Amino acid sequence: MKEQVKIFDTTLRDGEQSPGASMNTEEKIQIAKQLEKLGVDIIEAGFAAASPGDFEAIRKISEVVNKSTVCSLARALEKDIKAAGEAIAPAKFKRIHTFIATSPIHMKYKLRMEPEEVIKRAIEAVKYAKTFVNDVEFSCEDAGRSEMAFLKEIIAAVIEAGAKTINIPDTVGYRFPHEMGEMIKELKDFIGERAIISVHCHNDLGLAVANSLYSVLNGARQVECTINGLGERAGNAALEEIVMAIKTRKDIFDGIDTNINTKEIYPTSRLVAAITGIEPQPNKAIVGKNAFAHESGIHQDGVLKHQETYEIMRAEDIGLDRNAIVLGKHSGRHAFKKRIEDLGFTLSEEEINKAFERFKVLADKKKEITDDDIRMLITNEIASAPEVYKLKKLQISDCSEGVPSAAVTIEFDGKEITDAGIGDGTIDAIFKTIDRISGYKGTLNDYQVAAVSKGKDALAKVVVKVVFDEKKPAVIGHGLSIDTMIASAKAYVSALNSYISMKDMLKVKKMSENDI
Ligand SMILES: CC(=O)SCCNC(=O)CCNC(=O)[C@H](O)C(C)(C)COP(=O)(O)OP(=O)(O)OC[C@H]1O[C@@H](n2cnc3c(N)ncnc32)[C@H](O)[C@@H]1OP(=O)(O)O
Ligand SMILES: CC(C)C(=O)C(=O)O
Ligand SMILES: [Mg+2]
Repeated sequence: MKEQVKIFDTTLRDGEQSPGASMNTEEKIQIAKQLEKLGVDIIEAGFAAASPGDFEAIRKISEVVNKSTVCSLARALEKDIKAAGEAIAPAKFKRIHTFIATSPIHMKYKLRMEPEEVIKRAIEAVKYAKTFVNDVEFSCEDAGRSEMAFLKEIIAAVIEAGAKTINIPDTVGYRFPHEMGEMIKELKDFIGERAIISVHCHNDLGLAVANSLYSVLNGARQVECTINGLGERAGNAALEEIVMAIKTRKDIFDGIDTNINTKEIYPTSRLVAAITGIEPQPNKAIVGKNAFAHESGIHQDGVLKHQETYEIMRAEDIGLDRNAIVLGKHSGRHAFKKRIEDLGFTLSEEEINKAFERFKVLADKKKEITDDDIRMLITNEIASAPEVYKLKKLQISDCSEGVPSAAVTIEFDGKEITDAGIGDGTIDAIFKTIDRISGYKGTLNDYQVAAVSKGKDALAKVVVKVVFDEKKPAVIGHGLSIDTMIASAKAYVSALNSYISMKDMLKVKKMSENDI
């Protein structure tokens, strides 16, 4: 009989806590659908009480995901649990994940609570969560630095209150694998079959995956992890590494398996990279661009003679198709649609038609369209807020001598407005001119440009982070074009549109609070 380890994916919650990884609702829905296709058992879709945007994303994910369980995180506070319960209400399978810190350092300095108070709050939280759902998970935050006697006391109390899963997070990535294993073994002996033991390991010392695997070997039957190892600080344990380690070393994980369809690993990794703009390092295990590349002669010779001389896994097993059909200007709608689905997107016919039009425009300029180009074409569109302002034309002066200047035409409310301005550099001139036209004044916090594919006709992807109002959070804008200046202008206009849509959303939220 095979024993299952549940895979609990927290890319949309802990993963989003990676600096710069904020995602909008539509992007989160795309990732959630792909996670379901990948076969994850539980999707932690966000932290409902964190913001109206988080709440909305969890709610929408709950409406569209029906095979995986949808979960929201909540502090051990009534208002957080209520928000979580309401956000996941439409889901077919739902879970509330509530937590409170149990380590002496967190209780004393952060929570400023006595241990007895922490236990009381934990029991109340689990009992209240049970009024919304049957499936309640409780986490002992910073369990990695908590005292065993206290852990046992609080765990017994929350199981009695109804928690079905007990999560043991190594919140600050402090433990070594053998220590993690010993802790899980002792807790497994204590808990027995009363609840499932879960682990949630962070990567501060590069040990998150090793710690998760040792936990499985010692009785954990749920692992919390993220795609590409995204997550707070140095990240969380990487889903792809845990799953492939269990699959590859069947001799060690005797009879233990996951529900993951490993062929969906690579498409999921690329989707998350395209949406977050955070590329896995090239030498990252499993999904890095060099993970299956052989550079040196002796290795190449060995692999050509017999693949297993230098490969312990097959690229095909993670869905890395080395012989994919090449898409170009002569490709038709069928091949394009199939590729979009293979890449992990779930789009309506109308969205596919729109994407196909953009693909054809690009194919006229670029000989070969790569999978990453297509991902960018689509994610760039879904990342965008409604287009209140639209870039129509851009002209820039030669900036090798003289003052850099830009002439910009923007469409607003059905009319085209043109203006010109100067700046400290060409990009500055473009952004200042857009400010003049729109009447908003942005401060650029971050500007990143990356080539999406190789060659001189590569697409440039620009991501900007702009503050339009000191009292409101910075907004992100994305721009995509073969020309970096056009991509920059598009990114700035997209940030402006996001700001306007955020202002509208906050207004709606305020009105509904007043209604109550
Ligand atoms: C280990 C982890 O990953 S934990 C999850 C981290 N994720 C997030 O923080 C999500 C994003 N966070 C947010 O948007 C905000 O922090 C919010 C909305 C959750 C809370 O915002 P604020 O109410 O302004 O509180 P702030 O974040 O400044 O401080 C946290 C408060 O929660 C308390 N708290 C922290 N954890 C818990 C808990 N598990 N249960 C109850 N209270 C808690 C802290 O003690 C502090 O309380 P205090 O204000 O009485 O000192
Ligand atoms: C909220 C918990 C599970 C967490 O993310 C952590 O402790 O790292
Ligand atoms: Mg965490």
